[in-house]
Amino acid sequence: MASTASEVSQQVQSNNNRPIFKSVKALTESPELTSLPPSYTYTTNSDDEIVADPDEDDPIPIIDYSLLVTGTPDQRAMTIHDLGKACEEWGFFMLINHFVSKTIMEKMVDEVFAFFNLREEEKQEYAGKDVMDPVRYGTSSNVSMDKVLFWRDFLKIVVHPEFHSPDKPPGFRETSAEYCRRTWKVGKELLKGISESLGLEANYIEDTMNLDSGWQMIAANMYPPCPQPELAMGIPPHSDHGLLNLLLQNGVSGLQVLHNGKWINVGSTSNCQLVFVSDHLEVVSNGKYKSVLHRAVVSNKATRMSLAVVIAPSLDTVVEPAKEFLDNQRNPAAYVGMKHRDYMQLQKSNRLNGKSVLDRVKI
Ligand SMILES: O=C(O)CCC(=O)C(=O)O
Ligand SMILES: [Fe+2]
Repeated sequence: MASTASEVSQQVQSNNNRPIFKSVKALTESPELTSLPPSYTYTTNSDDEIVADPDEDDPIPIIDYSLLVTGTPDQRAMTIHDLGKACEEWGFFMLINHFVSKTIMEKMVDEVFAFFNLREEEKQEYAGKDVMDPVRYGTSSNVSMDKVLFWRDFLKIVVHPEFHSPDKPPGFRETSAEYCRRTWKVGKELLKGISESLGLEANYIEDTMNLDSGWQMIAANMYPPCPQPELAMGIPPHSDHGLLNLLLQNGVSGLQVLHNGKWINVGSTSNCQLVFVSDHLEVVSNGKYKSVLHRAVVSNKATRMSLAVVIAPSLDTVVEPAKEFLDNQRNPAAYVGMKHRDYMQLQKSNRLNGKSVLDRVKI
């Protein structure tokens, strides 16, 4: 007899102090699954929600990285101007000609799939409990806090200042080391351009955020096909912590960013990196650049994979608005300073819910 949806739904048990959970991937492989288990039913205010494709008159900004790093002084100045505009108006842009080769991006996607295709027991060795665990395999977002489960499995790995990797699959470590090195460089160059776009010295963010010992994390997200995608959510609306997030996806769409009150379908992209302004950049710029709300919806057709690279200050950096912008009367600080480490702890004690963590440091 087929089990009920709730029988095959999420379970969190304790085994040798390690949480053992049912991943979405394992759930989709069980023959009993014909409908969405109730614990995954997500309700949106779909009546007042607008979802749209990008508008020709207001397209998603595209930034040409090669012009930033190898362009003429005029091209670089123009790109910095465009970068500032993209950060201010969208908090999001597509990065082209970024010198992270197609080969390494494809290899990275393959290694991430190879990890998720390991046997469940092998993956569960990395089932972490704490946001500070350097290698953490999990499901949903924060299972102990989530009221509704999200249709997503994830693998999060801290890769800088100390590099970590799961031991399996065999090629993961090497490919990820290379991918992380290259994306870190891209992130740092973008932050130089962004500093300049704010009227600061090129090295301002790099120096004040102590990026030499900066914190880089990769988050691989896996969204298997969902029996009732309209009732589920892959990852709910949120902004990211850190300065920037560079995202790669496997050619399956699902990402939406909030722009002027509408959820814009980003669509499938190949060869480009999607760049998000994250919470700490909003703080440093004293709110001039806003971290972008985004979410991932799911489909019943294909497995979607995305890989986020978070570029963040060192854990001991107190992130606060750049003093250069502040003027007590006309432009007072809009955020209190907080150590990156404490910000992460705050995030851990919250559900993934819009910009609720950032709101805690807003004055
Ligand atoms: O899968 C996506 O497109 C979004 C992932 C994401 O927002 C994240 O990892 O923070
Ligand atoms: Fe995100």
